[in-house]
Amino acid sequence: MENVSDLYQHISRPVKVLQFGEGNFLRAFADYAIDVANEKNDFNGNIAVILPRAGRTDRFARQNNLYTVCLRGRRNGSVYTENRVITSIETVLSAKEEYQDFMALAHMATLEFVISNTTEAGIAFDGTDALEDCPASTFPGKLTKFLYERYRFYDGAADKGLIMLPTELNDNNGQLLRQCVLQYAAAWQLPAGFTAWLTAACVFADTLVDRIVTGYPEKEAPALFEELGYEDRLLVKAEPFALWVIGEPSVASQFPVNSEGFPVEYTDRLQAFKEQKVRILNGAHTAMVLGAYLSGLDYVGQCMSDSVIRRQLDQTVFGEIVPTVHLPKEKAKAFAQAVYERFANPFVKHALLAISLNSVSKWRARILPAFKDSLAATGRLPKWLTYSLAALLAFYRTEEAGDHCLLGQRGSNTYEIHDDAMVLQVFRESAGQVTADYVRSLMGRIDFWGEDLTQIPGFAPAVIAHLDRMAAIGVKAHIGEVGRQA
Ligand SMILES: NC(=O)c1ccc[n+]([C@@H]2O[C@H](COP(=O)([O-])OP(=O)(O)OC[C@H]3O[C@@H](n4cnc5c(N)ncnc54)[C@H](O)[C@@H]3O)[C@@H](O)[C@H]2O)c1
Ligand SMILES: O=P(O)(O)OC[C@@H](O)[C@@H](O)[C@H](O)[C@H](O)CO
Repeated sequence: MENVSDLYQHISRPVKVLQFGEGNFLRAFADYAIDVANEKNDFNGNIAVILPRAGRTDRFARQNNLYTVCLRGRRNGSVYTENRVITSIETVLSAKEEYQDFMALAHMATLEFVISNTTEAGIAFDGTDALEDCPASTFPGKLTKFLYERYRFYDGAADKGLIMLPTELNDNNGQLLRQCVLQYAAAWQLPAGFTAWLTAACVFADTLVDRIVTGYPEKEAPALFEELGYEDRLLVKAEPFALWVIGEPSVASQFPVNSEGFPVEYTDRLQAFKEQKVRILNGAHTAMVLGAYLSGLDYVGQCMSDSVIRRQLDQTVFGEIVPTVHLPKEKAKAFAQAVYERFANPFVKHALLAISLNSVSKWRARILPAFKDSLAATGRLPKWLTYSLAALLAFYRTEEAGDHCLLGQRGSNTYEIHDDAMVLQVFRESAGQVTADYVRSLMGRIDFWGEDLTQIPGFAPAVIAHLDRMAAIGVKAHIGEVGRQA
């Protein structure tokens, strides 16, 4: 069978976007939006993709940087199908293996934007990074050196600043990225003129993204290749729904990627959108998937039709999360109902294990704020958000290590646990403790949660009780039991 690059042509355009991350999400979301804007909005800009971590670029080269986004689901009440071949990726470089080529992009006059998705763990400062490192270990470290190179090359020209549009789901992602860059500039004693240029000539916009992207559909691929008439190992599957909220209204005219079916909101009210989306959609995922996986389920769609897990989800979302959202309750409920329809989309299979990636930082970002607001408002520990931490501790509890992961056991199946290397190491070293010590030592990790969770009255004993009960009667039976409690 022919390959996508035998049938489609890459289209040359000026490189306007530097993109940190080559993952499924960016390819089906930002790159899709830019590709549509190239076709419909005369954006006229291509993307230079940087692999922020070790990884292979040859899978892109093999296809001449072309790939297909397959959208499947419902739009405006009808079944919607779209296959779009993305022609807007100009080059894909490894920050480590092709460092000089990567830095040379800083000299491109056409460059205007930096887009990133390095997961919530990616926007971080590492004090052990040195200015001489080629590259620095973190994404913000690499970006600082890149921006410094551009600043020097153009002698601090005000019109050569860049607009940063991070899409990681951290709160205030743009400001967080800016802080990390400024921290590197200070640690590396870069000139004050550079810091001034960062402030005056560059923009760090907070953004919020929303689209469920399920990635490469391993099992369905042969049938899809038949339907498309070509092979594509970079094909990515996603739902039709999309929303990009950019918290910097001034960017609207500079970054016109708004199109029919791909709304982009340029607003100064980003926080309200973000809180609603992260707490309800991502919070529901993180609260549900680890226990549901241990209960024997594999996909979000299965959870929606499983009465026990569905009751858990209903009580979590409508009973505990929606009341904490700072928007009119009817709006938050309507958003939650729409999320339910998206979770139940029969055309995309969203694997629970895919959502489990980096669950520690996700629990902190997606659940802890709602947990605390709920506790403050009711004076009681929210039962499902409390349970969700126990489910995480159960899912991560293993001494078995694999290749860059831990290996958990579900019945006779081994599953992979992926998170930050240090997080995995701590879990591995803690797994053999008796349950109460395991729970208390992990809940006390301020570096994991931003605070010592054992200081919240009753929280650690409740989590220990959940773990004991899961061990006694099984995870699924325990979820059923909790669901019947008032
Ligand atoms: N898949 C979705 O439905 C979806 C939707 C909205 C938002 N997101 C966001 O996208 C992120 C990535 O999802 P994906 O589906 O593209 O995953 P993916 O595994 O396909 O890609 C992950 C990307 O992040 C990079 N990365 C991971 N950890 C990093 C670190 N510590 N430092 C630097 N780079 C790092 C990887 O190199 C890769 O480029 C999620 O964490 C989420 O925040 C995903
Ligand atoms: O992509 P992750 O791994 O950060 O999180 C898993 C899901 O919660 C997430 O991908 C949602 O589907 C997405 O945020 C919807 O916009």
